[in-house]
Amino acid sequence: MQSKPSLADLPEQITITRPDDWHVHLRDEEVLGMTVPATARVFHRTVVMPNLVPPVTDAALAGAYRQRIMAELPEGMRFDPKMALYLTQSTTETDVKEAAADPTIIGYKLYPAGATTNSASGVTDIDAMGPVFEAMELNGVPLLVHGEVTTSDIDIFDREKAFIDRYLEPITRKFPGLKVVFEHITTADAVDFVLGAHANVGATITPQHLLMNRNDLLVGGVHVHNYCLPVLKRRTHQEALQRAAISGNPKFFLGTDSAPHVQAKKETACGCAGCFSAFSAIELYAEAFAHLGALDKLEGFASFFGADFYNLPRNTETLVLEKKSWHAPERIEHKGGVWVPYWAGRSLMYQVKK
Ligand SMILES: NC(=O)N[C@@H](CC(=O)O)C(=O)O
Ligand SMILES: [Zn+2]
Ligand SMILES: [Zn+2]
Repeated sequence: MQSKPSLADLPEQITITRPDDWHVHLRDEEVLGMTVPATARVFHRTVVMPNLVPPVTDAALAGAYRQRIMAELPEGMRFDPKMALYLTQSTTETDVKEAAADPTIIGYKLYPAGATTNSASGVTDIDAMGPVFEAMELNGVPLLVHGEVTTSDIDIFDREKAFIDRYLEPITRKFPGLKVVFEHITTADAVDFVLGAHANVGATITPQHLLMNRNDLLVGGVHVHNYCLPVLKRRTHQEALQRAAISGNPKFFLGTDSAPHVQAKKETACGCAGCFSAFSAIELYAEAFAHLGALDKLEGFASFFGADFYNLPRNTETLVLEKKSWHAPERIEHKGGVWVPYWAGRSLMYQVKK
């Protein structure tokens, strides 16, 4: 990031409309007792990702999962998880209609098979999904996309760009009425694509892709807790994402992609992809926006543009961030499990006022 702005020049506190997180992994079972309070402490609505094992493929599974989530909500918190369904090669037009009729379901998530964590049941032949995309377009069901190709001939740093050219551009052109969220974008190519696409195309941006580039992953050793997919890219891409996030363009909005993996699955020979940011998520965005001198742009990005994109009402509660330096947690323990969060132990300038 740029050199630190002088702390004295930053506002003592900022008040924003309560934000929403349009991309989060809450996982399942006992872990929900940790992830649900962590996310609900700040965010009102969330898009809950469906990459469980087995995946959340239909409305009935999503309804049961949502109940397990709500059972872990602490007293007095208002939280409204919106469920994403896992698109598979065998998703049908009937499934789409059923999803459209359920107000707790926000859309279908497309994982190219093999692209990321728990994507083995994902789509193997995207070109054959035309009738399903058409049904989604007709029924007003958004398509959320992990946009990376998976073939071994494409370098991992080029996989997002290749996905745009091979799949995303044709899909958005063939189905102009289909709302498409290009999730966790990581490249200038993705920013340019979203800017050039029609108004039904939006994108989420994570805190790690705003705060870091691939040097933070690889210089001086492999920094496993900064490893996520799509992988961090070079600095010029990070800067393009920063410009998009602070531009005030409503196509770009907040999606943390908070994705916990226990410490033993990160700190190992083949560590899992995912940055667990829920315990400091809005504070990490505030850090990024503050460094860019754009705290006044945080509210639109965090609290308005996602709701507008999904045609949901804007929140009415507020959240206050105080300039009060603190350190993100070093580790989280819950029911015998240990997690090392993203940004662990590092300082942050803003804190949510209790
Ligand atoms: N982003 C990640 O690196 N990991 C996510 C999956 C995903 O969002 O691709 C996870 O579920 O762990
Ligand atoms: Zn993903
Ligand atoms: Zn994700």
